[in-house]
Amino acid sequence: MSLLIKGADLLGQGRADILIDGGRITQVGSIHSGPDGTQVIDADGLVALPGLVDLHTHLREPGREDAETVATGSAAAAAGGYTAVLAMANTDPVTDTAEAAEHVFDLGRRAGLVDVVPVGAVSKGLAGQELAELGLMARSRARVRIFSDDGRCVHDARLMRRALDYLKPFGGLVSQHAQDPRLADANACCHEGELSGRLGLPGWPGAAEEVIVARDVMLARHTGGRVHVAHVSTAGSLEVIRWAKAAGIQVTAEVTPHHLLLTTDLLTGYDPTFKVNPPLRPSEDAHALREALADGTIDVVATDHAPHARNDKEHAFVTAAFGMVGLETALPVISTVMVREGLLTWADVARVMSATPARLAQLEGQGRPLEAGEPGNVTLLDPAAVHTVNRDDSLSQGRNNPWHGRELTGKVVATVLRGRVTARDGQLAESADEPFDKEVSA
Ligand SMILES: NC(=O)N[C@@H](CC(=O)O)C(=O)O
Ligand SMILES: [Zn+2]
Ligand SMILES: [Zn+2]
Repeated sequence: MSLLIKGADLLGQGRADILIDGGRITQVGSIHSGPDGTQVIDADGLVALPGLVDLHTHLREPGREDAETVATGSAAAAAGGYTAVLAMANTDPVTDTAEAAEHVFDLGRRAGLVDVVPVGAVSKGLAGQELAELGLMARSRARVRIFSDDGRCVHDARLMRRALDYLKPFGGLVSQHAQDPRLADANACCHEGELSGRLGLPGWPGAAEEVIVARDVMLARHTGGRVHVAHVSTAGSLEVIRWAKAAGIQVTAEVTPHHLLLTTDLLTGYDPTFKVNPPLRPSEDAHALREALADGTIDVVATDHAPHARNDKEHAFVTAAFGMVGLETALPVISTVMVREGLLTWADVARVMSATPARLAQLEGQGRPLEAGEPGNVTLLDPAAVHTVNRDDSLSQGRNNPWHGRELTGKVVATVLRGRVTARDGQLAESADEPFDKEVSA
């Protein structure tokens, strides 16, 4: 089965047609027609991006299939323009062995909508005591390259040092949830400042993130290992990262769409939808994050898609679960907040949402430019389409959507995984039901 995408805007190269056959792009340029039976997508007015790659997704399976499954999370990812997601390890059981990693990988293959690549835990059971089976996970079929205790911080400096050392031969990296547990404990849920005092909510100071980021870049310097800062949220962390990059230390950072735009004042109504870790910060931090994404200090946009069952989220603010969904709104938010404001070009978006995350996760068949010979992973988006987000129009099981009711500009029209249309206009495409048998070697 072949696919012809007609007249898409190809990132600064002008309008072109893309022919995908056998899972790979075979031709880019002016193409009149494909082989007999070719499916044609009219992409007039649409931007073509390489399929998006999310470095930070929570899929909840195994253990909390009532909140999300690999299949429902994969569907939401496809609808959001993603062709690969990295599935965080804080499931039940935790992804801390090769078998557990292969299990998640296989569930992803079975769903067949995006490449699901497991993140391995740094410590056994996320307990922060003993290293998990890092080498076995790396050598498994799931080819784990990113390790994280996300949800918790690897706060023991000695364990962090050993993890960084151990992963060097694999080029693996530790994605750190930077939260010093003594400065911001498990109850901390509001940016510490005037508002947390007024609302009577336990404060989560920016310094609790910054001290861990500062420590970790020094450990990366000492070991020569690679540290990645998950969901960076403060201007102070950015100062440290800028310094570390200038010093040649191997550090990268990701920002979530929500931290780029949503701010602490949203907590005034005590709506747990806005409860997230790290917390929403003041507008000065959000502004600094947008600038840092624009100037390259921040390498990646990652969703931290964190669906929760209603009975975990619909609580008083202090007891509700942390996290918000994000897979289906990430590209529209980046379009609205960064591209329309002139802070990023579409080529930059391809870099921060596809090429760089694929490189960090060492995914050979993802994040590639849209050129002949490359895998047929494409996201088509209408940059001018304006829509109002409705949390019930979602393929995720999560309804904890902080963008509900907001108007965003830029809409995903189609997602293509190795030449197969997986999603169309926010719904699974019909061809997505076909058995998943196409495999393209890297
Ligand atoms: N971001 C969140 O608020 N929650 C995440 C964990 C995490 O990313 O720290 C979750 O697993 O729910
Ligand atoms: Zn986290
Ligand atoms: Zn997370």
